[in-house]
Amino acid sequence: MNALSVQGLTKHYPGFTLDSITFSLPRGRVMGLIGSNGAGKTTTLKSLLNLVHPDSGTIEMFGKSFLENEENCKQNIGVVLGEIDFYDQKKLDTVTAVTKRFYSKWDEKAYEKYLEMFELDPQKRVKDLSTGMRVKYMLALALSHNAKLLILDEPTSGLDPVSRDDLLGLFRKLVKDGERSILFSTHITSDLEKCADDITYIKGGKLLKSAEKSAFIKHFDYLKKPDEKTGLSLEEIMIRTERRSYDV
Ligand SMILES: Nc1ncnc2c1ncn2[C@@H]1O[C@H](COP(=O)(O)OP(=O)(O)OP(=O)(O)O)[C@@H](O)[C@H]1O
Repeated sequence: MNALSVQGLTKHYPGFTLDSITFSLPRGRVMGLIGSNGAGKTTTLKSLLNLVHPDSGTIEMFGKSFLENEENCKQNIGVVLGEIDFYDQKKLDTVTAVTKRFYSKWDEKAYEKYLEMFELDPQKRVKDLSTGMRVKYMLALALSHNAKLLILDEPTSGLDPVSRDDLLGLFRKLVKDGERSILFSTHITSDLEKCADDITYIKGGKLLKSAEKSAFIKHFDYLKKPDEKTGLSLEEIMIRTERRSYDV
């Protein structure tokens, strides 16, 4: 069964249209969402969570309509989108106490484990955390209510290489039992070489390709030069795809 199924997701902004995005994420897999700046990655993630209202499209989570089962679905997803500025002056302990009231399956032991793993001091205030520590804190919250689907907007972008590698390792561990799935957007294509099973590529609001990683790379073989024998890296695929449009 798919953890997530997105059909014809469309959102119009003045000067930008997210145009009928369709993809699905099977259980137990990590999907990377890629695209250049302004391609529509964040809009896709926010629209599928109904944080911005899509103009059309259907979203199913765990086989059920997200809109018709929003509260239930939300218990089963962990989301890291943008900042937590709202709570800037508060201590982590306080933010956690507010957050955990929303989740029936809150796991205090898991939360303590992630605080330790991410070396987070619960007495610190949100405003005193570095960018990377904020991401880690938001992830700790997302991971502590037994979420079956994690939706993460650029979770690795503020992290140092070691923390990034740790996090990617953690992603692989989280999906290993086949119960959890992860959808995350990133600009760091090497993260996806390491950790993604599937890749979804959006360009100018349109879906270019969504496929299992090796099939995805094969699909872009037409971008190879005659002397290139092996498949292109994800970075080369992006660079050549985005550059081609400047050339014409
Ligand atoms: N609330 C909004 N009102 C109007 N336009 C918006 C709004 N939010 C996003 N957009 C526009 O939608 C387009 C896609 O933005 P989005 O943030 O989804 O891109 P992205 O792929 O996440 O980019 P980045 O990699 O730079 O974060 C951009 O042109 C942006 O200006």
